[in-house]
Amino acid sequence: MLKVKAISKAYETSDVRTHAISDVSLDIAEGEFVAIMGPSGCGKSTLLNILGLLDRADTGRTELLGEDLSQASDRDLTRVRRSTIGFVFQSFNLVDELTVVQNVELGLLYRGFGARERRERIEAALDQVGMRHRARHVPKQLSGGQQQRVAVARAIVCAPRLILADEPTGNLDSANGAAVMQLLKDAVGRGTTVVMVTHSLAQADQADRRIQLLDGRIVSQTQLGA
Ligand SMILES: Nc1ncnc2c1ncn2[C@@H]1O[C@H](COP(=O)(O)OP(=O)(O)OP(=O)(O)O)[C@@H](O)[C@H]1O
Repeated sequence: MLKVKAISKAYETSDVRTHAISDVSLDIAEGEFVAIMGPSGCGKSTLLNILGLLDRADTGRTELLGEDLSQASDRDLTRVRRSTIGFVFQSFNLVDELTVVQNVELGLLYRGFGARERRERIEAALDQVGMRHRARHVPKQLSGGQQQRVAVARAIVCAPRLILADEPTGNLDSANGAAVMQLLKDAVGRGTTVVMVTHSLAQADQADRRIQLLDGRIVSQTQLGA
């Protein structure tokens, strides 16, 4: 469902050129759970941003659901991103001024759902992450684990075909990390494709495939599970 072929990306600053991603090719199947690992600075976030259409590769091809997006306009990328992809970040990225319900509602508003469908979907998503009892709270009234569960609700409320998670448990203790992992696995169980960056081998081993990056290149891939 998601393919990149020979993508590279470099960042230029005044005096240095950093090759963040070099000649990476990946083919991710619908419903697959993929974990990406690697040391700090090896290009994990850059790769995830390209997979999530938040950033463009300098060269190579990006395909999502059979559509070649390498030359797509920013407008088309935004359209495809909003209709297909949910994001979960290490630092939760909730809007401080909005309640739990309003945070989860944002993605639905972008996509033009009516009031009744929004309410039903929000209730279902908050039920799934066990946060309905905190619906009227704002993020600072929640623990980190609770905030990340709300962020997962925001990601799943539109029923995206693909979830991209950048170190989703990086700021959580092990119990909350395990809970967020379970929510991602639940999404995979419903047929959602999940690509997750993690520093935890124990978490990566819960995926279907573990990909190791080093200096912007894939150095190994391990097929896991049954
Ligand atoms: N906007 C930018 N401008 C210049 N260099 C950048 C930029 N973003 C990332 N880089 C560089 O590109 C390389 C890859 O960065 P990236 O954030 O993808 O790594 P990462 O594996 O996600 O790291 P970490 O685990 O520390 O988050 C690094 O050397 C980084 O310094």
